[in-house]
Amino acid sequence: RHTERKKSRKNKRKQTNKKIPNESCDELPQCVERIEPASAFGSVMDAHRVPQVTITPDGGGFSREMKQEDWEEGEAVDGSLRRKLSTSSVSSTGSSAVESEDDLLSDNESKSKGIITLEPLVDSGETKPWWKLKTIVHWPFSAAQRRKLNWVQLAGHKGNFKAADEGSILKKFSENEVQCFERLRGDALLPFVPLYHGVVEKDGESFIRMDDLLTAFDLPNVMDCKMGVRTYLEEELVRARERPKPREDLYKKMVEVDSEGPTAQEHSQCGVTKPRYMQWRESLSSSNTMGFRIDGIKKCDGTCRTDFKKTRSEQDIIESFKDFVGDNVNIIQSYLSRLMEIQQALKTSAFFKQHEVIGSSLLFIHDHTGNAQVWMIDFGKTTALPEGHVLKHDVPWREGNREDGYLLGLQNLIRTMEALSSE
Ligand SMILES: O=P(O)(O)O[C@H]1[C@H](O)[C@@H](OP(=O)(O)O)[C@H](OP(=O)(O)O)[C@@H](OP(=O)(O)O)[C@H]1O
Ligand SMILES: Nc1ncnc2c1ncn2[C@@H]1O[C@H](COP(=O)(O)OP(=O)(O)O)[C@@H](O)[C@H]1O
Repeated sequence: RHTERKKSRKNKRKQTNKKIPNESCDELPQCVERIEPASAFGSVMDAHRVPQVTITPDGGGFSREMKQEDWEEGEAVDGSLRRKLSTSSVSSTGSSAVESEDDLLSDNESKSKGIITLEPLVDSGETKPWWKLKTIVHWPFSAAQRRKLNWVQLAGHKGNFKAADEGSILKKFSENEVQCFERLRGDALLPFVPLYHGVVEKDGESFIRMDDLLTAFDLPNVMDCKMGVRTYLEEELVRARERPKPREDLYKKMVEVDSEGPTAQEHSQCGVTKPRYMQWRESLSSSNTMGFRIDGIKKCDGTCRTDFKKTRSEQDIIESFKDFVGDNVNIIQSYLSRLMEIQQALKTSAFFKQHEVIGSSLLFIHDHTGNAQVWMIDFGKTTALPEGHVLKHDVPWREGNREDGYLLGLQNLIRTMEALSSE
C-alpha cells in the first residue's frame, strides 16, 4: 500500500511538476534571535522588511569545487562546454505554491546545483501519436542530436531540463511559463529572453523548447541572480495562513544553514511553511535589502558555488561579483550595457507592467572571448495581474499590492557593476 501510495505520488508529481518534502526530522536546539537586514545601497531598500521573519546571523551552505576526476573528454553536443558529470539534487518547475502547501508527502529531492549532464528525450517507439504542438517543433531529433548535452544548471529543479536539438533545450512544462512566453511575443523584452520554440509533448510529458543560452559561449562562466524583494506569491501567503502546512524538507534546509533558524514551535513540529522558509531565505540573503540575490556561480575553471544563502551585504555581493568577472573591464562594461538595455526595455514593456515577476532570474554568461550577455529566465511564477492593474516594480511590497521590487534589484545590480568598473 505504501508502494502504491508512493507510485501515485510520483505520478502526481510528474504531472504537476512539483516538489515533495522529506520525511525525517532531527532533534535540534531551540533558540531564535531576531535581526534586521543589513543596510545596502541606500535607504530605499531599507523599506523592504518582511514581517514575521526570525533568523540568526550564522549558517552554512553548499560549496563544491570540481575535481579533476569530474572532468572527462566527452560528446558535448554544442561543442561549447567541456564535460562534466555529477549532479546532486532535484525539484521541479512551476511548482505551484498552492500544491506545495497542500502536500505533506515526501521524497528525497532537492535543488539542482551546478554542472549536469542533460539526457535527451528517448523515443520509446510507441505507435500512438506522441506529440502535440502549440507551435513549431522539429521532432524527432536526429540520432546525432539525441546525444547527451553537458550543461550548466545553477538553480532550479534537477531533472527539469533535457537536451534537444542543437542550440535548444527542453524545460518541463509549466502552463504559467508558456503563457508568459506567448505573451512576450512582440514585447520589448523579447530580445532579452531565450527564444521560445513552442511546446513538445512526449509520452504524456510536456516540455517547453527554448534556446540554450550557453551555445554562444566557449567554456562559459555563469551566474544566476534571482530577482525581486519577494520570491513567493501572495497567494502562497494567504494559503499558508488559512491552512498552514509545515514542510519537513524546508525545515531541514533551514536547519542545515542555521540550526537556530526555526522557532521553538517549528522545531517541535519539525516543519516550516513555504512562505516562512522563503521569507527567511530573503532576509538572510540580499533579496529583501537589495532586491536580488546570487543563487549560483559557475566559473570556467570548473568551480561551482551555490553557497550564497547568507551573502547579504553590499561588500559581500561585490566580492562575489569580482570573483565571477575577474578584472576584465570589457566584460564588466558589456554586462553594464546589457543591464541598462534591459532596464530601458522594462520601462516600455507592456508585459512587465502587467505581470508580478516572482522567482525570475537574470542569467549572466561570459567567456574568454569577451562575449558577455545577461538574459531574463524562469517565468514559472510570473503571473498576470487582473485586467487594468499595473505594477511599478520599484516600490516596497505590502501584502495586497503585489509589488515585486524587480526594478530595485536591477538598479542595485547596475550599481554593483558600476562599483566594480570604478575599482
Ligand atoms: O533555493 P532554496 O532554498 O532551495 O528554495 C527553493 C527555491 O526558492 C525554489 O525556487 P527556484 O525554483 O526559483 O530556485 C522554490 O521553488 P518554486 O520556484 O517552485 O517556488 C522552492 O520551493 P518548493 O519547490 O516549494 O520547495 C524552494 O524550496
Ligand atoms: N535557456 C537557458 N539557457 C541556458 N541555461 C538555462 C536556460 N534556462 C535555464 N538555464 C539554467 O538552468 C537554471 C535553472 O533554470 P530555471 O528556469 O530557473 O529553472 P526552475 O524553473 O527549475 O527554477 C538556471 O540557473 C540556468 O543555469
